[in-house]
Amino acid sequence: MKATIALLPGDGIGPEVVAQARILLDAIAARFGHTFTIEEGLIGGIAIDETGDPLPPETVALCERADAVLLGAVGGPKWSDPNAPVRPEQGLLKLRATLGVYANLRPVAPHPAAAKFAPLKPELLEGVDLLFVRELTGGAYFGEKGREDNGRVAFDVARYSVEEIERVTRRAAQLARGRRKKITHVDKANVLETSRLWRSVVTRVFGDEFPDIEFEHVLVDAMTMHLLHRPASFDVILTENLFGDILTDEASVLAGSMGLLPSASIGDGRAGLYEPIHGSAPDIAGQGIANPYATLLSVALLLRHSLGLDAEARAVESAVSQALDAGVLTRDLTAEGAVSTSQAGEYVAARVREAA
Ligand SMILES: NC(=O)C1=CN([C@@H]2O[C@H](COP(=O)(O)OP(=O)(O)OC[C@H]3O[C@@H](n4cnc5c(N)ncnc54)[C@H](O)[C@@H]3O)[C@@H](O)[C@H]2O)C=CC1
Ligand SMILES: CC(C)CC(=O)C(=O)O
Ligand SMILES: [Mg+2]
Repeated sequence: MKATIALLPGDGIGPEVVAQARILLDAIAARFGHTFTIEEGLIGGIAIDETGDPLPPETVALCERADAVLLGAVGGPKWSDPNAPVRPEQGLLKLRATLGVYANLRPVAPHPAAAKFAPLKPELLEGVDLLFVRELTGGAYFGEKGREDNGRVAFDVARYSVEEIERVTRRAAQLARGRRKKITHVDKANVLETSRLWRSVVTRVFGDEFPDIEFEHVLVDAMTMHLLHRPASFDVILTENLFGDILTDEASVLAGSMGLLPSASIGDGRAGLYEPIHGSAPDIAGQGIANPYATLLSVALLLRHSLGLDAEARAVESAVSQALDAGVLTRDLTAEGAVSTSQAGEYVAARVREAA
């Protein structure tokens, strides 16, 4: 097939891990006979430095004409002054809204070797296979923000409409039908009005449209504990933007590293935005030691969800799995014998080139 893929490396370790994704896409194209036109765009801090805008119009145009977008990460200390007029993260939020990708899928299925890297008891990881469905274009990240009283008071408004909750709930329910038909909806309905709206809409949508799906509501503070005590008891976890952001970083502990969790952000069209769940990791940027597997697994999600290339997606997932089995591990996963970002990426690309 022919497809145009936009690559947005961004900041910090973003360019390091996206470079490995590019090598992997070339390997997929060669092995499976596809033509991928790959075009790079600016986003985040580097875009502010070069254009003054964290999401330049050229990048929007590139993403809108592409079949899929792969992003590294944005942000870093250089652009993090609390009084800065513009921030890298605004570019990413605007891109998500512009592309209408309201459902952020974050699978967490620890590899069998994860017991070696994860700090939890191995028996807690048995059978863990989670899919977070995080609402991505609403809530406090997108509501009105500002300062009052000469800057001494700040506010971020969390807003959700019935329609925003319905569409992501339906998406989660459809995904649950292909899995264990169980959804845990996470909110803070004992305190927040938005959560009470979520609870009533989620209950109605499941009752009216998805009676075959078992669902429960769990308060977010308790959920942070349940996730570490009994992660195997959950399947699909549906939640709003802010809670989903926080819970999925926590869930990366089950897999062993932030550097292992991919994500797919999708809307009603086929084009999607794919990115590792981690950020720009300024503490390790520029050293060639970042784990590229979350980004390579995001390529697998891109191939599956936006290009409909399931065999190719499975080839990538199998190649990463082989790398973990073979102990091809970056420094976040092992204290001894760690490989570099490019050695890990090259190992995976080589397995794809020889895939049956
Ligand atoms: N999607 C995005 O572009 C995101 C951007 N950010 C931005 O990234 C910057 C740094 O944020 P942090 O809170 O430090 O979160 P972070 O996710 O960048 O890093 C947290 C910790 O995980 C480690 N880590 C992350 N990814 C890794 C990888 N692939 N391999 C090995 N270790 C990895 C880092 O070294 C660090 O110790 C901030 O400016 C933040 O706004 C944060 C999250 C998401
Ligand atoms: C805008 C991003 C920095 C939010 C985030 O941390 C994420 O989406 O994981
Ligand atoms: Mg995050």
